[in-house]
Formats: sequence, structure tokens, C-alpha cells
Amino acid sequence: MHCWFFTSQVFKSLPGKALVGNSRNFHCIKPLLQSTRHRPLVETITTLRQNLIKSLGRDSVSDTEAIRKQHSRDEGVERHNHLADLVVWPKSTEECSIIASLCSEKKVPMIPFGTGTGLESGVCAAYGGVSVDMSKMDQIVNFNPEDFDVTVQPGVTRKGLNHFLKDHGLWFPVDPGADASLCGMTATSASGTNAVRYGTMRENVLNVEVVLADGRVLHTAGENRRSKKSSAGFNLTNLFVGSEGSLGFITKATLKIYGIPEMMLSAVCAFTTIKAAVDTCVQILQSNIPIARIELMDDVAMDMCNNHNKLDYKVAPTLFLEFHGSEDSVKSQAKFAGEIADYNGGSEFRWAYESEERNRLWKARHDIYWTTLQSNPGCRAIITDVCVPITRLPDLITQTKADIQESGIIGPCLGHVGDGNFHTFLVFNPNKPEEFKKAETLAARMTKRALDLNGTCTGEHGIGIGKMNYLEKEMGPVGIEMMKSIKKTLDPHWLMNPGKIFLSEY
Ligand SMILES: Cc1cc2c(cc1C)N(C[C@H](O)[C@H](O)[C@H](O)COP(=O)(O)OP(=O)(O)OC[C@H]1O[C@@H](n3cnc4c(N)ncnc43)[C@H](O)[C@@H]1O)c1[nH]c(=O)[nH]c(=O)c1N2
Ligand SMILES: CC(C)C(=O)C(=O)O
Ligand SMILES: [Mn+2]
Repeated sequence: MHCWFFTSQVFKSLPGKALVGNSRNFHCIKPLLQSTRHRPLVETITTLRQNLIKSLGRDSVSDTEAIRKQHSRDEGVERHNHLADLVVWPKSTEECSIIASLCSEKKVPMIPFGTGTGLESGVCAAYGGVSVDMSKMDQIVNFNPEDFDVTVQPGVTRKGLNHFLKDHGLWFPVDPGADASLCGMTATSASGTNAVRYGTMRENVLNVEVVLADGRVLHTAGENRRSKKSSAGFNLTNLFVGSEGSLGFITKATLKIYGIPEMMLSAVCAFTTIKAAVDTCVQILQSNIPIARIELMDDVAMDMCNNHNKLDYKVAPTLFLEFHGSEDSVKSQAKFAGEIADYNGGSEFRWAYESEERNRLWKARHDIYWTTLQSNPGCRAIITDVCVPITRLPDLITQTKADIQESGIIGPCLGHVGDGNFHTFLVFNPNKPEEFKKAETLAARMTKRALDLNGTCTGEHGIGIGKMNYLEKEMGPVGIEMMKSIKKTLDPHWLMNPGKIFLSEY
């Protein structure tokens, strides 16, 4: 059956919290994609399984349904119900190479699996095949504190790395809300609240080791290279940042790391309009204040955030800010930013100095997706991720909010405003297809608007399945053709994560 569907799920990321829902609701919405591709034959999988067991050991290969299900979906809206045929756990680059060679020989799809926190169905097995769970390769393999770089295997998560770095007075700042794997973050070109100061994965990955579809091993900047800059030929590293498992397995990533700032100071400030909040952000950036975080939440998001976290912030468009540096520098940055906010009518300024208080504030911000779902029991949400030049943001958000209000759908708006990146969670009840349709229409309209404003359909979550049709519009035919010809060179049989990014094959 080729169909897209959505269903509510057990939230494994929220230990001890109530289930949002666990019913399976199948809604055939659209055909998968233009393709003549079929699932591998049962006999092919049986032989492949035997060969994989021979090479990796019985414990590293599974075909149980529960494990296949767990590996065939992520944290976003489910797009279809196809399961991987097998799940394997390589323990080394060499084993990853063997998996790729065996799958290539049998022409079986391969789907890299990090921690499954993606939001665009990147890990689902659109055509069956082998889900390759990278979590057992979990070593920090090279650490150079004085050069400010570290090399990690795919099982290392961002929180795990930061736990290790803390004792050395260092940290890695790229922070998607989830505790994602750093190689998964590389694969989706992730970012988060710190990007305005420290950049996204694109600016922070120096080199990656990749196992290609045929089993060859590539070092995108050359083996063991970790210089901060290079003019040596094409930038192959950036080709793999954002490749979403469609070009190969990332088996190592060399990352930039930073000193933990002497002082961090957070602030929350309410505004009467979205425009006043965004103007404040633009003026802070224009003034060259090296702000570390500047995040926007609208009135709807603030209301949910207050109720869920027992907070009492004003229900209004709100900026969350954070300043990093020496004590003197942080104080002067905060004073200057405070004056700018004042000038734009900002009020209810609240400061958080202690790390406990700051962590509480940022946890409330990071958890807003779960907060939205838990505030609407049994519901799911389409997550949008458009990003536009920052001056276009007030118009885009204001028009989007008007659309949401008119539709009757619940849709908090929030964003990494310093980067021009904003999200809505368009809430729908899976038992009401008309609500899903409304949410999809809203998402499509907003994305079209963002593209018309010279922006992108995805600032940080990637294309996966959810945004394939938008990529065509964003890149145009020559751009898509170029991407496909690169993929064809690296993956001539379209075996690496097929059914993602592109609406059709070569
Ligand atoms: C609550 C919450 C909040 C956020 C987010 C999620 C959730 C649940 N995210 C999205 C998510 O955390 C982000 O996309 C991660 O980079 C995904 O990393 P995983 O390791 O979970 O990859 P996951 O396993 O989900 O895979 C994602 C994609 O990468 C590929 N992949 C994974 N590991 C690979 C490897 N080793 N080699 C090759 N390909 C690989 C997969 O095939 C798939 O296509 C996010 N994101 C963001 O950018 N900013 C944000 O603010 C947030 N916030
Ligand atoms: C969409 C969500 C999960 C996100 O990216 C954020 O909170 O910034
Ligand atoms: Mn985000």
C-alpha cells in the first residue's frame, strides 16, 4: 500500500509524562512519489540477513517487528507506514562498509538512523530495506582542546559531548531542542537557539568520514585534516552537511568547539506587537551586539508555556535573549540591548543570572513542541520551518498569524528570530481529516509566502518526505538536476535513503 498517513505516538522523549495518544489513524493522503521502485523481495532479504549475521554477528541484526517499527519513524508527523525489513547496528567504520557493500550487491535500500529525533520522516523506510542504527559507534575518537576541535562517532549525542567537554571548560553550542546525535545533526544541517552567535552545523563541521553506498570510505577534507580553514578544492564537507542520509553514512564528524563563556545572562521581555519584537532584534544585530541567543514566542506560545511550566510571563509577543562573555562585556551588552528594547516599547523585563534559573527558562523554550502537544491531548501538529531575510519576518509572521486565526486551527508561532527562522505548530486531530487538510493548506501558503520573500522552506529541519515538493519550487529545475547528478555519481543505484528529498528519481 502506498499512502501517506499520520498517527499519534507514545512520546519516548518525555520520561514519566502522560501519553499524548496511542491510537493508529491511517489516512491515505497522497501517493508516495513518482517511482517504479519496489520493496526488495523476501528471498533477497533472507539471504542478505544471513550474510549480515555472518559478518556482524547475530546480536547486530534484527528483523523483529517492534524494532523495525521503532526505526521507521521519527518525532514528526508520520508520512507513511512502510517498515524497514532489517535493522543493523555497526560497531565500526569497517562494519558500516561491509553493510554498504552487501546491500549494494543485492540492490537493497539503506537508511541511516541516528537518534530518530528528526521531524521530516528522514529515517522512515519508504521502500523497505535496512535501517542502519549508528548508536553503537559512540566514541569520542580525537580531542584537541587547545585547537578547539573534537572528532566524534555517530553515537555521540550533543548532550553527551557537552557533558564530556564541560570538565575541560569547553562546549559545543549547536542545540536543537532534542538530544540528537552529532552526525544526525550534521546530516540534517541542524541548528537551534545559539546559531545567531555560533552558527549552524554548516559553520561548525570541519571534516566528515563517510561510508559511500558501495562501501568506499571518504574523508571530505582529507584523512585526519582538522584545520579551521582550507581552500583545497571543492567543499565536500558541506556537501554532506544536510545530505540527510542520501549520499552515504557519516561515520565520524570533526567539529569546532568553544570555551565556556565566563558569564551568561538571560532575559525575557514582552512587546505589544510582533513587529516591535523583530525590530528590536534587527536593531540589536545592527548595533553589532554579539548576542548569543534571541528567540521569539508569540502570545499563543507564551500562554501554553505559562500554563505548562507554571510560569507567569505576560501573554504577548516575547523575546528570550542571552548574552555571553566576560562580566563587563555581558553587562554592557545587556544594558545596550535593554535600551533598544525600551525604545521599541518592550516591558516586563526579567533577568536570569543563576544557571538554574537560566536552564529553567531555556528548557521551557526548548520544550514548546511537547508543550503544544500536551496542551492538546490526542492531537498532532505539522511543524513549519521557513526562514527568510530577517526584515521580511514581521510581515510573514503577521500574515501567517492572521491566516491561522481565520482557519480556527491552533498554531503557536515561535522562532530563531536572529536568523529569520520561525516555526508554527499547526495542531490537528488525527481523527478529523478536515483539520489536517486545513493545517496542510496553511503550511503550504506560509511556505509559498516565504519563498516569495526570497526565503527557504526549511531553515534547519531538512526536506525528508515532508518538504519534497517545496524543494522543487525553491531550487528550480536546474538546481534539482544538479543535486540529482551529484547523487547519481555517489549513489548510482539510488540505494541511500530512497524516497527522500527528491519527488522523482534520476
Ligand atoms: C523537541 C524537538 C526539538 C527540535 C528538534 C526535534 C525535536 C523532537 N529538531 C530536529 C532534530 O533534533 C534534528 O533534525 C536532528 O539533527 C536529528 O538528529 P538525529 O540523530 O535524531 O537524526 P535522525 O535519526 O532523526 O535522522 C535524521 C536524518 O539524518 C539521517 N542520518 C542520521 N544519522 C546519520 C548518519 N550518521 N549518517 C548519515 N545520515 C544520517 C537520517 O537518515 C535522516 O535522514 C530540531 N532541529 C533543529 O535543527 N533545530 C531545532 O531547534 C530542533 N528542535
Ligand atoms: C520545531 C521545534 C521542535 C524547533 O525546532 C524549535 O523549538 O526550535
Ligand atoms: Mn527550531
